[in-house]
Amino acid sequence: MIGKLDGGRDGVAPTGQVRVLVLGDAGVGKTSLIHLIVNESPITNPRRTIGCAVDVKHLVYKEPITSPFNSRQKDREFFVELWDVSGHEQYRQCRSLFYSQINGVIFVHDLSQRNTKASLQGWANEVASLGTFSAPLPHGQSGTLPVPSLVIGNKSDIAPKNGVTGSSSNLVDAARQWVEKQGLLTPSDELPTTQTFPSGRSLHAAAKEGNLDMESVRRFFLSLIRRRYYSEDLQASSPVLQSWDRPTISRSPAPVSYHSRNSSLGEIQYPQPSTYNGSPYNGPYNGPETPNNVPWSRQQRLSPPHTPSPEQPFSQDDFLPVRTSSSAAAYSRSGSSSHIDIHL
Ligand SMILES: Nc1nc2c(ncn2[C@@H]2O[C@H](COP(=O)(O)OP(=O)(O)OP(=O)(O)O)[C@@H](O)[C@H]2O)c(=O)[nH]1
Repeated sequence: MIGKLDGGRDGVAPTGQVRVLVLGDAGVGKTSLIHLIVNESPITNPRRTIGCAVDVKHLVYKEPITSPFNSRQKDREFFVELWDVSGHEQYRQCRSLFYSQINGVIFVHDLSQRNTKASLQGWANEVASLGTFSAPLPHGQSGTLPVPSLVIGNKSDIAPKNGVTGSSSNLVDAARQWVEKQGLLTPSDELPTTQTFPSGRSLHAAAKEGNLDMESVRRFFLSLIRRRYYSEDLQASSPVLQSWDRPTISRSPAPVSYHSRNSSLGEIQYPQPSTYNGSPYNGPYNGPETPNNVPWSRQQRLSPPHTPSPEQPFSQDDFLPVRTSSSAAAYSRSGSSSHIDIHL
């Protein structure tokens, strides 16, 4: 596992990384889900998350063929960071510390407790208001989250058996339909439409048996990688974008307004659109990069080259106390004062 996460295949370091927040009320099963995604095995006794924990999933992306001179599809290695933000009230005031440079969000709710679904609007509101985003959707800056999201309903094994929560056969589909109806997603999102969970099984059951079908989640991650590193649309939509630069939605000072847990997502009043900060990235040079490490579509624009990891320099404020989990793998971000160590 260490070699797999740390160095990629054949000792080649992964090309880049995308960051995914995993959000939802306390106890809905975020840690269990992340463990399943990363380790592909169930966690027996998840501990309550303190502040935030980060796990890393290693993924291979098949780079699209963009040159007539190069007909071979190339595999690229990427990290998917999964930020497990505690849902406990005691962290409400400070959890926005973890909302930085977000590429995507997984919302998790507990099908046996309806209020956990209703409160997802508060989570969406909060992250839209206080987060900074990497590769935001060009048309998603008003009234919706500017990055793709996925909603997962959990604990169907103990949910009431009437209505959509009665079956766990297609939870991702059901959640997607619901979130689309509420206007959380923009039409261009390429989100999973196939079922994630084996028919008739909950996440918990799937976790116990270690047989969760990961395809939908994997496709979600791949769509985030594609958006961050291969999307020409994003670049075309912003005239100031150059080489690795990406627009960033800066943190809005506007206070977050929380809604009643009983209200539906249709009542969401999103904060005013966040400020668009499209200034080119002039951050520190982060070390050598060979052209082979750069997605082809962007190789021609590199000036000067730097690593494809975060587009924006990390400030001291962006650092978090990372809870280390029991399994071990180290992941570090380069940069003199910018450093995250994750021990998986
Ligand atoms: N019945 C059932 N229990 C589950 C399922 N998934 C997780 N749990 C249990 O729910 C409890 C909370 O799970 P966690 O994964 O720690 O939840 P969390 O959202 O990370 O909670 P916080 O860290 O407190 O925010 C644990 O006891 C899990 O075993 C499921 O699908 N069904």
